Amino acid sequence: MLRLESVYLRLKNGSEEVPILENINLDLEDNKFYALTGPNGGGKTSLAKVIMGIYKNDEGRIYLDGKDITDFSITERAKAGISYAFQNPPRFKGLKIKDLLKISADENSLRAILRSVGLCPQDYLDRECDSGLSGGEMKRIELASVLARPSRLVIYDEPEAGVDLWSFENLLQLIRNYHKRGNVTSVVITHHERVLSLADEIILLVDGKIADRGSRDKILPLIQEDARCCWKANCGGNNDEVECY
Ligand SMILES: Nc1ncnc2c1ncn2[C@@H]1O[C@H](COP(=O)(O)OP(=O)(O)OP(=O)(O)O)[C@@H](O)[C@H]1O
Repeated sequence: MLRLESVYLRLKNGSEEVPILENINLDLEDNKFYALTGPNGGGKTSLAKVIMGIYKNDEGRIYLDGKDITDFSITERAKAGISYAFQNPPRFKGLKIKDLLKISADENSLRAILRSVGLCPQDYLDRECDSGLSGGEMKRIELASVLARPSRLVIYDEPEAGVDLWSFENLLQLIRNYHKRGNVTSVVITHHERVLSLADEIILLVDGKIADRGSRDKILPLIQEDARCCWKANCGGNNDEVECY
């Protein structure tokens, strides 16, 4: 359903352009549940932003259901059925939660949507989406707005970030239920073993490149090995410190 062909992304770091994604070739199938994982700074969020159109890839093409969407804007991609739940959802001072939700949901369903993410409607509908909300509350509200609309492809960027374990299990169930409704491909960017264990397939992104993909049994040992290697590099190759970790 989604195909990336030879995608490259470079971003400015000061006056210098640095490679962030290199030669990404990726096929995602209909109705599959993917986990996208890898070390910090590996490029997962950047890849999600390229797919959503927030970052424009420098080279390569992107296809959705066979249609070339490389030059589509964010809005056009959203209309085509791509949704992205941010790692750190943006805040909108002056925008009430009910007005944010109305962008994707019917007015009559707002209360049920908020309840589904564990928030009491009367406490939240009239609050603003500003810094007064905790990180976990904002993640839930964003998830609510994503799950309220039909999508062909949803990318959830670290849904576990800032959410307590009890709530995370419930949010994960919501993500699974939305997936099970069918006709949607789900990609969860995660470092969480619980999500990795639920995925049909794990994609491993390291240093801006797809290092591997496959089943949990194939990929988990690679992640553990990779974590050791990264730590070794950061410690200047001191094996004693690797053991401490
Ligand atoms: N706007 C930007 N300008 C310059 N560099 C950026 C920008 N956004 C991301 N980067 C760099 O791109 C690299 C990949 O970042 P990205 O956030 O995609 O990684 P990630 O795999 O999602 O990391 P994490 O697991 O920590 O969330 C990092 O080195 C980061 O510093």
